[in-house]
Amino acid sequence: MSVSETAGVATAVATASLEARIAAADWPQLARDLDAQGHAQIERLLTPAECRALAGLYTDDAAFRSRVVMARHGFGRGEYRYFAHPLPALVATLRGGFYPHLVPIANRWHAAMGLATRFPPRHAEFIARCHAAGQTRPTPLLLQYGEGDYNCLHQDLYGEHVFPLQVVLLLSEPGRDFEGGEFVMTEQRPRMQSRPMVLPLRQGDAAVIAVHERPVQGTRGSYRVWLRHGVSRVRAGRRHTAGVIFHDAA
Ligand SMILES: O=C(O)CCC(=O)C(=O)O
Ligand SMILES: [Fe+2]
Repeated sequence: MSVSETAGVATAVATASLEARIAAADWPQLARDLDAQGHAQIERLLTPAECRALAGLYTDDAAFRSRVVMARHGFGRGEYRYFAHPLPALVATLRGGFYPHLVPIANRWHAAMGLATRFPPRHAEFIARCHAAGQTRPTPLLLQYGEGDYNCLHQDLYGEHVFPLQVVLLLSEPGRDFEGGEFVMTEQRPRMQSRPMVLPLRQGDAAVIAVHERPVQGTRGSYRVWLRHGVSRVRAGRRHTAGVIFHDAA
């Protein structure tokens, strides 16, 4: 085999392995956690080598379509870059691999919230829907924080088409690579005070979170809550994350 053929086989093996790890997660439990809390966690989904490889892409200009300096927009402090097409194999595998497991949850949430939209079983079909509506720019991103950086509470909405779940992967190790920089969420309930949540992520962990709203089962039927996520101030070191959002951007 040529060098590029060998590299191609290595990529295919790595891709199949990550897809199998995603499939092997305890999806019934993840669905219960998502229903109860609006977030769920898969510990150590990515290997340290995959985390390093992904974080290392940050300086590879050709991999990205744009760069956002958060302070310029009032989004916080730090920066992120949106991947360009074609997505790196690892990112494409995460997006295509997670999606089918999230569809039943997304469809159930939509039914409970009285929303008409249902999501097709494969990501390519959902992306075709986004593209037909003018949402053609890829949204997976890589974020980089240094000392003093933080990410204000936000929702990743990029147009009319919204897939209601997203995945965040922590690529750095807390305590070793950085201090502070906790992943936080808030849940705003109707006519009540907001509920704060801190997700205790470690390197390689995947957090599956609600993008903006989810149903909560109350005593008299279900009601809708409004979620946001962000990152507390990084006190020292450097923190990288990868974000996988399933809808594309207008
Ligand atoms: O850096 C983080 O943990 C936040 C990432 C984020 O906001 C996202 O992936 O949408
Ligand atoms: Fe986000």
